[in-house]
Parts: sequence; C-alpha cells; structure tokens
Amino acid sequence: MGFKCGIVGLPNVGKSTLFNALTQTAAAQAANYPFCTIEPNVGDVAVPDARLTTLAGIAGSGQIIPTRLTFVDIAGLVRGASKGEGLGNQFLANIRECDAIAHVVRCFEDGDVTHVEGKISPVDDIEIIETELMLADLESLEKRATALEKKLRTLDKEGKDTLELMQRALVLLRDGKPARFAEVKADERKLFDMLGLMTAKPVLYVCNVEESSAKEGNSLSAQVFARAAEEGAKAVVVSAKIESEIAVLPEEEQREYLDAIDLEEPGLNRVIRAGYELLDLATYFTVGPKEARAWTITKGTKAPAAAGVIHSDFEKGFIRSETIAYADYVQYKGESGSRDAGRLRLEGKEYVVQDGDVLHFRFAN
Ligand SMILES: Nc1ncnc2c1ncn2[C@@H]1O[C@H](COP(=O)(O)OP(=O)(O)OP(=O)(O)O)[C@@H](O)[C@H]1O
Ligand SMILES: [Mg+2]
Repeated sequence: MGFKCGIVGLPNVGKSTLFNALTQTAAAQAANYPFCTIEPNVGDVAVPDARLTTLAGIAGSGQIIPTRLTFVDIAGLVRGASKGEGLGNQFLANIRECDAIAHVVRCFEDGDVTHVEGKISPVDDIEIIETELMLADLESLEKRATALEKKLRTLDKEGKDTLELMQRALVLLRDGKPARFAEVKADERKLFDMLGLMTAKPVLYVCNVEESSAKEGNSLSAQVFARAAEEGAKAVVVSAKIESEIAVLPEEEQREYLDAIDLEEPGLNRVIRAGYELLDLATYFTVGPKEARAWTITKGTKAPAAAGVIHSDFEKGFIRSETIAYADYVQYKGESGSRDAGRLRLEGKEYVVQDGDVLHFRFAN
C-alpha cells in the first residue's frame, strides 16, 4: 500500500535537504535558491523501531527488515500559489496525493540563505502555506458542493452524506480554519477522506534549525511548538543540513558525530517516527531464524487484512493467526517460551491486530 508523507513548505527552507537526509542520497537537488525543486522527488525510508532489534536478538534472526514510509519532496509554495503564483498550483496536486504533511519551517538564521519573504518568521511562514492550502481547498470544494446541490433531489445517501461533510468543511474554511478541525465521526471518516482536502491531512511541523540547536531547538522553533500545541498538531526539531551531512557518513563516524553534537540518535528518526504516528499506523512483526520483519497496517485492521499486507494469498486463505504480544515475546524469550506460558493466542478473522503483535499466519492455499 505505501503511506506517503508530503514534504511541504516555502521555497528554500530546506525541504530537499531534509529529503536527502531521510533517503540518504543526494538525489534531490538541494541548493540555495528558491524553486530549486520542480518535479517531486519520491523516496522510501526505513522506519526505525528498536523492538525489531530486540526480537531479532531473541530469535537469532539472520536479517532485520524494517517497515517503510514514503516521503515526497514537493516544490516550494508561495503566497498566491492557489491562484497560480510561483510555480503555480499544479504542485498542489502532489500534496493531494499524500496521506500526511511534513511542513518544513525555517527556524535558522543564515544571511547567506535567501528567505522568500525577506525575514525569518516561522509562524508567518506557516500561515502563508496554510492560507494557500485553505484557499485551494475552499475553491475546489465550493465548485463541487455547488454541483451536488444542483442535483440534490437525485442524490443517494452517500451523495447526501458527502454534501453534508463538504458543508461542514466549508464552514471552517470560510472562517479561515483548516478542514482538519472538522468533527468527523468514525463512520464518516472514509467519506471525509475521499474529499481529498489538503487541510484535512494531519500535519507535522518540522523545525529546521542550525546545527547548534539540533538538540534543544531555539526561540524560533519554540514559537512553532506553541503554535502546534494550539492546533493539536505535532512538531519536531531537526537540523536538516547537518543531518544530510551525517546521513552519508560511514556508520562509526555517524556515531562519533552524533556524540559530538550530543544527540542520542539522528534527528531524522524523530521525524520518521512522528510521521508514522501522524498516519495512525500500527506495526506488527513476523519473526523467525531467517528474518525479523516489521509490517505496517492502519490501526484497527483485522487479522486477514493484516495478513494480506504480506501476500494476498494469506488473506484469501486466512485460517488463523498465532499471536504473541510484543511484551510477552520479550518476557518469555521467544515463541516456545510464550507458548509454554500460555501466551500464544490463536486469533480468528475478527481479531484486530495490535501494535507490536508478533504474528504467524495459518492459511490454506
Ligand atoms: N538547517 C540549515 N541551516 C543552514 N542552511 C540550511 C539548513 N537547511 C537547509 N539549508 C540550506 O538552505 C538552502 C535551501 O535548501 P533546499 O534546497 O533543501 O530548500 P528547498 O526547501 O528544497 O527549496 P525549493 O523549494 O527551492 O526546492 C540550501 O543551501 C541548504 O544547504
Ligand atoms: Mg527543494
């Protein structure tokens, strides 16, 4: 399936630099001029998960295979983008295709790096981007809602529900608020997501700071954190430039570098994990002598569909899932210990897979 996190922000704030660090390449051209990126860059990133190492250690697995998350490096947006300014609004389509937004905000002072607005002001920057996304959502939604209203009498239940959700989002957008503020019940969620609104997507603010603030952040990132807290959004601090330099070093040198700037792990890991959490995902594991592997599902997925992530045959022929909770697997030192302790459960088709479950699927061909 592949979940996608779109990297969004003003031009020249460090989006491609972050993307390169995340994907450990220099594939995306990062340079000190606005609108450097035109075509979106797409890359898969391993999701760091310490549990996987623990499981592999217990089972003596030969290989560790983390699950992956896709990041998309998108062209910079400017004031007026929704009306075709800058690189125009064709790039909004790249954002619509993503499941969540990593919004990179410039929180570093550097006279040599141009800021398109001429001053460093993260909250103003956030508002520029958010405004453009809201205007674009508003415009597209108004058109679609008007079209539906015209044929109101012929609408089926789904059509009427869709129109009602559109109107709910329109009230917010007209009031200058993002559509993700809408109250949406669990059984309405699918239809609401199908509206494809950019401001309905969950947002992670990525505060791009200078190297010396990579650990604690600075006064600018603090403003972003305050803003995120107001909206119930998440924020992380990272120094994209330094991370992109660390990412291409050999492993031992990476460790030395991180120690030197007093970081326990690359700041990127925080970005990836936060992106993963944003998408409301869960991880389950398959563990054996050959490999310990992590798999991604949406929270609430039942066992057969979870099995289908590995192979469609597993889903079609699903019989049951031998299930051990992560904590049990660790406490009872593996599968046989867990079985002896009565901690290996046989779960059927209705079982909702939990984050951390170690699973073994039984299926018929
Ligand atoms: N934390 C940082 N500190 C100092 N300079 C940085 C930092 N992060 C990125 N830069 C510099 O900012 C410049 C712009 O970076 P980058 O090309 O990644 O921006 P972008 O957001 O992708 O721009 P565009 O929208 O034009 O594609 C580069 O020169 C990069 O080295
Ligand atoms: Mg770029």
